[in-house]
Amino acid sequence: MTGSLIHLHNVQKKFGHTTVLDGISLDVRAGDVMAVIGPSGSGKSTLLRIVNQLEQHDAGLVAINGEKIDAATPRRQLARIRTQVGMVFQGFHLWPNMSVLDNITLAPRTIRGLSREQADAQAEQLLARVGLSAQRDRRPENLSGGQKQRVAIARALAMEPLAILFDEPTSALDPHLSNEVLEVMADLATTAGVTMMVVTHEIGFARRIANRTVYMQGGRIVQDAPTDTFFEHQQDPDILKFLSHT
Ligand SMILES: Nc1ncnc2c1ncn2[C@@H]1O[C@H](COP(=O)(O)OP(=O)(O)OP(=O)(O)O)[C@@H](O)[C@H]1O
Repeated sequence: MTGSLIHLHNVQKKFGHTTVLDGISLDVRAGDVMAVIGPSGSGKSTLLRIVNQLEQHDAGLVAINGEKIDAATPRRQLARIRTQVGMVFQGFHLWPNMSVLDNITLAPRTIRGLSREQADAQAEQLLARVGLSAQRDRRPENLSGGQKQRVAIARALAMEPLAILFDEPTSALDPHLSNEVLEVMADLATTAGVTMMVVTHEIGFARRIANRTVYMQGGRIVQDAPTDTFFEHQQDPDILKFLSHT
């Protein structure tokens, strides 16, 4: 669809005989912050992984900024498209033997072709943005979980992606550290206009930051609505029950 950074149409995915995504269609436009919520096992992580092709879909259409991607997409083209969609994982996935600064500058230097000076200057700005300037020379093992996740966010931003996918970014963190990460994400969404798809169990975050909320159940999108409508005028009994338990 015109104007969509992320466009999915009737996407299907099975693992063995189990259908995990059953006809998913959605569009994410520039500036959207889409929260994806729903019960455990409803297919939320699989959906994100298909958007940047960590998993391949069996049928349907996935397009990033108008470029269709699937199992037949040549590796170089896929690698290029992937750089346009950053990913932040629950488990951080930082390089353990590199400093914070090098974690952030590696891909910009090797993939975007930035010089060391350019990449360092950009990383310094990003570290300031996520509140970690003082940690630039530390190794990940010497950081708290919240700090690690903020480095992972800075690393994703350093590729200047069109959108960032967050897969339960605070699930591994205690509430205090979760809040540090959620505040950084809120800042990016509201002041920097970063386009995001966020799989989350943090209903408060969805309610406060997302402009759209998608509810998944059994591999389907049951509802895709403006966040205000979703929370203020919700009538679906299953969704109301889910919200009352979170
Ligand atoms: N690589 C895989 N191989 C086989 N089954 C898988 C694989 N990945 C996910 N599944 C199954 O697909 C279903 C959807 O999983 P997924 O992780 O996408 O759900 P989710 O909504 O993100 O759940 P949660 O909130 O618990 O993380 C589950 O039944 C899961 O067991």
